[in-house]
Amino acid sequence: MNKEKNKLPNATIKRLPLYLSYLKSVKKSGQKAISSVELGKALNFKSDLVRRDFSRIKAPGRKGSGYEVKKLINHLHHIVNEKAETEAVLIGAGRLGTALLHYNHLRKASPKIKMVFDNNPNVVGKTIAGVPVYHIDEIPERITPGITVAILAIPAASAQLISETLTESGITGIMNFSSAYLKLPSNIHLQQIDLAKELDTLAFLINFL
Ligand SMILES: NC(=O)c1ccc[n+]([C@@H]2O[C@H](COP(=O)([O-])OP(=O)(O)OC[C@H]3O[C@@H](n4cnc5c(N)ncnc54)[C@H](O)[C@@H]3O)[C@@H](O)[C@H]2O)c1
Repeated sequence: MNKEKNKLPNATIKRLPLYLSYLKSVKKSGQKAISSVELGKALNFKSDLVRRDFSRIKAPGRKGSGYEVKKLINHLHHIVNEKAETEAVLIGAGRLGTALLHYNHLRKASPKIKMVFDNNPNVVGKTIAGVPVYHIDEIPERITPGITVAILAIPAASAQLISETLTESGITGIMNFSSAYLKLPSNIHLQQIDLAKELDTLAFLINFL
């Protein structure tokens, strides 16, 4: 399965957790089977797209009779968890970092935030939402092989240097909330998150389409 998963398009990979999360709520409601049309409607995707994604991941189900919710959840769990079998660190325990730590999903789901790094003596040594905060200089000694993801919630000016320390310490995926344009080795996966740009896109869609 690993080889096949590596061939999945990024867009499909991004949709898998959405399917999984919605299917869990369907299961809770007691519904046993679901069609691609129903799933597509709930998540705002075309049913063709759902079918294509499910065929790519070889989801269990027969044409016409829909997908058995429980089996589909197990199948997705297997793929999503294998993809994300890792732990994360958070850099920056300021306003955004603290908000992320209080977001339950990031503390409990996989990859979950294992520790935080900051350079502010007022927060180093404390725990926030049960997660310990260490000094930024401790990155190389604290990052163990199971930790491969880092979330950057620090000012843009420090982001490049800290990213380099992170990648030298074994981090292979960075979610960057700062506005810095990071230059990283080509084997590092980078996700740039900008809520303001998302809002701009939404405003554009509302006004021009
Ligand atoms: N992309 C988005 O949608 C979005 C939304 C909010 C904030 N942000 C960005 O996230 C970052 C954090 O924002 P915030 O409001 O939490 O800021 P903040 O000032 O509240 O927190 C920043 C934290 O980083 C720590 N820090 C600063 N320099 C450091 C260094 N060299 N090493 C270690 N820790 C260091 C500070 O001590 C502080 O705890 C900023 O870059 C901001 O622009 C992005």
